[in-house]
Amino acid sequence: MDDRQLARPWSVTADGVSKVFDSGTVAVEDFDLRVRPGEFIALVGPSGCGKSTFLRMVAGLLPRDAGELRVHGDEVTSPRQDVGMMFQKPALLPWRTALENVLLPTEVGPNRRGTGEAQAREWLELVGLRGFEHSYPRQLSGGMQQRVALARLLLIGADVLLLDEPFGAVDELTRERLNLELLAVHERLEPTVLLVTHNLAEAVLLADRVIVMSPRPGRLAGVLDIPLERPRSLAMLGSIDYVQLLGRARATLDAAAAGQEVTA
Ligand SMILES: Nc1ncnc2c1ncn2[C@@H]1O[C@H](COP(=O)(O)OP(=O)(O)OP(=O)(O)O)[C@@H](O)[C@H]1O
Repeated sequence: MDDRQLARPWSVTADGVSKVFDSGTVAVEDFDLRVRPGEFIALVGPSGCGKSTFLRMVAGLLPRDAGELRVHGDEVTSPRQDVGMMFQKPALLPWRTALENVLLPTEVGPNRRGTGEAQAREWLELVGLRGFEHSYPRQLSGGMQQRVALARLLLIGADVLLLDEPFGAVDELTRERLNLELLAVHERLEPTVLLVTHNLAEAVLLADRVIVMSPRPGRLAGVLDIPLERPRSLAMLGSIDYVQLLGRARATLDAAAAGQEVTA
């Protein structure tokens, strides 16, 4: 984290955020988080602990029941253009090519501008899809479709990316490559990233901080700083620092899952 980032206001802040569904399920309880602009956060925790619910509240897709939630200092009340969310399934229109899918937000909806083809091509290249601009989703693998979805978020101009297990449905090798694309995007554009993942190895490789949530109702159970230098690469997976951090992340997650107080 450099001085420039430290001087800027928080990108996302959550203070005492809670969500209780109509069913009575308390999904998130009294959750606090502060995220700096350009920071890469990995959110991990046991299944059902409220990670997706928290992300949907940050996206403005789900109202909270208590607490304060802000993006770039503004209270979150509805979805906004500079916050983009990506899910496990890419939601592409099958009758549009990759390029046309990326361009969609410029043609319809609140982000409509009707331009941006050169930019769309650039983002497709950044996510490793040069040469596939005119392919249809059915001609692309699951991982490639997710890249199209990522390029589309970039075209909208989102500088806060909420990624909910975006690569959960692809095989391990593809996932590694997608993580590299994500690192390239982060390096180039420095978006703030909140990534929900079940994969601790991925969390430690990508993130500046790993945030561990407790079993439901999700609370902040532990925070682990990842001081590995950037740019990150797959070569780091073999480094002693990485392996030690992964061990600490595992211990933090295990302790949180067992309901113990954790200070990482
Ligand atoms: N719309 C809803 N109505 C009622 N309960 C819900 C709703 N959405 C989620 N829940 C419940 O809230 C809790 C938290 O769900 P959430 O999907 O946020 O967890 P998660 O940590 O993302 O889980 P996973 O890691 O398995 O994806 C779960 O018990 C889930 O069943």
